Amino acid sequence: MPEINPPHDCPLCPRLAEFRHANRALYPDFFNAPVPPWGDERARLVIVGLAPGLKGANKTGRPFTGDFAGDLLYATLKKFGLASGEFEARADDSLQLHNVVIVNGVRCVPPQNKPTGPEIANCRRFLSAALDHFETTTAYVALGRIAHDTLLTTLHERRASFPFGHGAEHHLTSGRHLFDSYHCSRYNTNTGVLTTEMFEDVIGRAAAFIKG
Ligand SMILES: O=c1cc[nH]c(=O)[nH]1
Repeated sequence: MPEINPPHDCPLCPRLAEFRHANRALYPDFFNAPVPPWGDERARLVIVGLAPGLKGANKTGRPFTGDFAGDLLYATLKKFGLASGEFEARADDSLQLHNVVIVNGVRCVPPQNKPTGPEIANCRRFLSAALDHFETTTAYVALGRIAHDTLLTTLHERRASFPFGHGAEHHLTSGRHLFDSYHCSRYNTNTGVLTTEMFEDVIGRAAAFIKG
């Protein structure tokens, strides 16, 4: 059975391993390891992110936790009943996800938040194992084009058949549904590429789909 999580010292991506070692020296209190998926084991919705932020998920060990992007993501999940409790930007807060699991396409923090193509490809074995593990999935939300592309490749779906677009919905050959959103990064929200309303529209539709 393929492993869902890379080993603590995963050597597959030399650049990311080097960055991890440097960060362990610079920030010894940080998590500084591949960040595992987090959420509800019986999730119907799988949200696919990009990669941990240096001082966010890489610090706390939980996807989107401590990242600016997590503020919008978790507030929106709460709004649609997909999360409850208090989000405190630390892995031991009281936040819980309901029917949702979050997994990053790349598990290790990349320099400048930009994983390379080979790094995305290397990490796909873990995304694939995680997607297989969450058998109750009926829908995905891809946060950004990179997440969309690696998700489709991992699922052996033809990328040309399902072009990325914010708000787009795709009925995959597996029968599962894919919802696309621009990534909820600080950059996208600060520049107005993604507004709260735009994000709520996508998550709201995904929530209605998995409940329906
Ligand atoms: O894609 C992202 C962005 C921030 N934090 C994550 O865990 N993933």
